[in-house]
Amino acid sequence: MTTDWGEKSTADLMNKYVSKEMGYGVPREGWRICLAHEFKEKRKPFQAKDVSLANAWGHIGLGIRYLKWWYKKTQVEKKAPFIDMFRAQPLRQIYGAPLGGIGGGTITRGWRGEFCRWQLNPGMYHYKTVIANQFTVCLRRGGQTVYQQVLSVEHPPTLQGWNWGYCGEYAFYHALYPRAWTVYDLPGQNVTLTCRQISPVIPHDYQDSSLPVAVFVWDIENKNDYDLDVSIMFTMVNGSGHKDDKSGGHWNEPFHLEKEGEAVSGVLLHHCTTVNPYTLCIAAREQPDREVSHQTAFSPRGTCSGLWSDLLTDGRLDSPTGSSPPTTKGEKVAAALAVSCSVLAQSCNNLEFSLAWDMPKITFGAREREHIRRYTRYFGTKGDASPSLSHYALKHYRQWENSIEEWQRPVLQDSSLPFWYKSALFNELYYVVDGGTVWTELPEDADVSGGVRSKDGGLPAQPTVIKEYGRFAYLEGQEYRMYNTYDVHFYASFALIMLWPKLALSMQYDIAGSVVQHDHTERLHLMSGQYSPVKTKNVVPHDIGDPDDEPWERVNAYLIHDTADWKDLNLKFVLQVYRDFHLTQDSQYLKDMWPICKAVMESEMKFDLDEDGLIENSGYADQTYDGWTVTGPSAYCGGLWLASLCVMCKMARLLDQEETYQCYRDVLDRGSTAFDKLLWNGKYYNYDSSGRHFSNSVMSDQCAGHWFLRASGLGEGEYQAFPKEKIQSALKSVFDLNVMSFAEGQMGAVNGMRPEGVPDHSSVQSDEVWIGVVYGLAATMIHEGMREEGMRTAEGCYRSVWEKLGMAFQTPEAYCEKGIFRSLAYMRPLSVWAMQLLSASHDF
Ligand SMILES: CC(C)CCC[C@@H](C)[C@H]1CC[C@H]2[C@@H]3CC=C4C[C@@H](O[C@@H]5O[C@H](CO)[C@@H](O)[C@H](O)[C@H]5O)CC[C@]4(C)[C@H]3CC[C@]12C
Repeated sequence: MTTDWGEKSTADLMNKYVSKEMGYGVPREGWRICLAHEFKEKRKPFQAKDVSLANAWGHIGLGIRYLKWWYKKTQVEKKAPFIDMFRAQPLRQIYGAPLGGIGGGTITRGWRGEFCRWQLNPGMYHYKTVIANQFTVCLRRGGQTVYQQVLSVEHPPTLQGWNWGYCGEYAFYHALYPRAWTVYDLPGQNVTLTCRQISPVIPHDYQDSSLPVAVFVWDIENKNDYDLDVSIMFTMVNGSGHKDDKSGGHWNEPFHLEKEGEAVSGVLLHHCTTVNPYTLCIAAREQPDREVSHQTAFSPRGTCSGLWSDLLTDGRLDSPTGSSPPTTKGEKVAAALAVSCSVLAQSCNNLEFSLAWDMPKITFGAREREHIRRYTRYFGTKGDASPSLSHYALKHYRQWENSIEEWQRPVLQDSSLPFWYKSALFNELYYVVDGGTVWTELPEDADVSGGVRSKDGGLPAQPTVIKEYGRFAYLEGQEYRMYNTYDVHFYASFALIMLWPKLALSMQYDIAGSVVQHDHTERLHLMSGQYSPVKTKNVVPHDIGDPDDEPWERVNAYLIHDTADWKDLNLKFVLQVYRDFHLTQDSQYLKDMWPICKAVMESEMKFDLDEDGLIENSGYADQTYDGWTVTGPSAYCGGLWLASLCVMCKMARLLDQEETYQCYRDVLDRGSTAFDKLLWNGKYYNYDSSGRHFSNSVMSDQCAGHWFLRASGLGEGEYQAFPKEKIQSALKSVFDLNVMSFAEGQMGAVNGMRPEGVPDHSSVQSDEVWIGVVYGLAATMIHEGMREEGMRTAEGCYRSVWEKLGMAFQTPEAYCEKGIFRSLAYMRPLSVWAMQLLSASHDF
């Protein structure tokens, strides 16, 4: 089916839309869905029962150890496990673009307008639709209210004094992150409302992008032959739907702030919890021909008819002065703000609202340290910034939109790029903000290097980039609660290095600092059942900690495997260092990272037991595919190793270290020969060289090393690690088998495929599709001149996630061909930006 805006859609997200209205200023490109749409396919999260008998056998030990650990964590320590395998989030096919800038907390709205996913406590998600948080429209003609409607398709059991059940067939949602539009044709009214939601997420901007605010602009089109008075009312509960909302002591107060020729007024909702208190703020821009009115406090329980009739009577609210009393235990409080304007016959007008939340100081679960959020640099740490934040947002949002448009324009205007790709590229970016993201100031007394100097000196205690641009962390996944999981960030890092390079470098300094540190505390690793140290010196950590503990202080929240023995982490650090240098040309960064690169390469060298120049995997899942065993030299880790040697040669040359160059060159030459001999089978690189039945599986990610070389401007001449024709043949095999012979070529690339064209079911991860891996693979294909194949590969994932499975704004780590998915709202799919990096040098 071809839609009105020219896109070929496979899922007919708009086929229930009955109106002809296309809204005000809604772009053509993005993800569009009618509010009446229902996704047919309902998938379930991966659970232990989905493990085949053969795979269960190999995981019994892990299963028992995990169960014991889980019991202690949840029942004794009363904490949330970093991965809760017994309470995976069910699929709610409701999410839309989140509100807010980077690292100040997020409030996600659903595509039907609900306020439904909350991350105000750093890194901790709370999935709850707060039904009283709504926009309501009131139309008045000649002094009489003719129409008043909550702009929600819901029919909740509470608040029955409100007019619910707006007909979803007259509205659609359109997301082009960081903006989103909802177009409501008001049935029988000849009025169209377009709500534009804007968050300050602006590439290369390190100030406004940190602000915990969003703006809602309501464009009102009156197609009648008579004038109308239109009011929009914004209602908000003091809280997030959490049980804390009833803990007592919360209170609201109206405010008015006038400065620099601009005035805003609204209501502050002080949420006075002992841990991480905050203030929510609903506000509107004052203008001579707009009337702003409010209701400081109402109870969002019962029928709530009082508030409804208050607006119905005259299109405005009572506007009492003074604060509300603090709530008593068990009581909830909400506030309302209404803005009205006249809209002349056959003309348009607009109304502007903002939502801000101010939680300047945060503590993580362990509460050992207080952290200061980045935006406090501009708005202070006192917790009184909501009025100024709202004022700033309402004054600057047009500038934000200009910057966003300027940045998105070249992609949107490129007619050679398909629509789905434009949507994928911008909408997947939600995760930079909604990945439990925190962006904090580096404390004065912090020593990133842990007081440990590497052999060559090097790492500063307070690296300039962290001092100036702050500390950044995002979760591996909303459900996999570990910050900066490094083997996964390897894929996702393209978005950061291309759009906020200072944050990418800041994070690298943090990782470098933790490389040189150790934690000798012995702990049980659940897969092996062995005790070993939490952090070994001179290896890259798996992650920098759990937000329910004390991230940065205690790294490696992941305890499934001892990752000191993982083969990919160190290599991924080296590869990112050089890729980042190539893209930023920051030579101080290169100099600072060089000793760390050498240290981790030295650690890695120990994995070449037979000294043939090629590392070997250890016969367990010792890399990012942490449920897929690898034995001996392998395509994935061997390829990353050769690519790392290649960039070490390049960096040694740049830093005039000839002896070091020669040393890496020698290993690279020997390693390449071994790689070829042990893994090349004439068509592709075998999964591993164990010689077991599944060792000749076709791995979709077998060219990951080459991908990074290309992204770093290498991969040819002196800095070539893989023969071009072999890479091309391998990619062709992956396309033919993992993509086209899987799910009729419609779901991306399965991680592992047997040469005869059946998915490799030998492990719990080989028959999964990892969306982030697929986008990286597509980037590699495009760079190797296989544009059609690359686009087709990536399109399968985009359409599955966004159009078929109802997983918008929660792209998971993985799905299988049928029935299940794993780990919603995951970091890795940000790798879609790699397609954009490589396409820049291509006619694409
Ligand atoms: C005896 C029972 C019937 C069988 C029970 C089997 C289960 C205990 C295991 C079967 C599958 C396992 C899970 C597979 C994947 C996991 C992901 C992992 O974390 C992150 O995964 C990323 C890959 O997706 C990786 O790149 C990151 O570095 C990791 O941080 C955590 C473990 C697990 C959930 C794993 C746990 C045990 C099973 C459910």
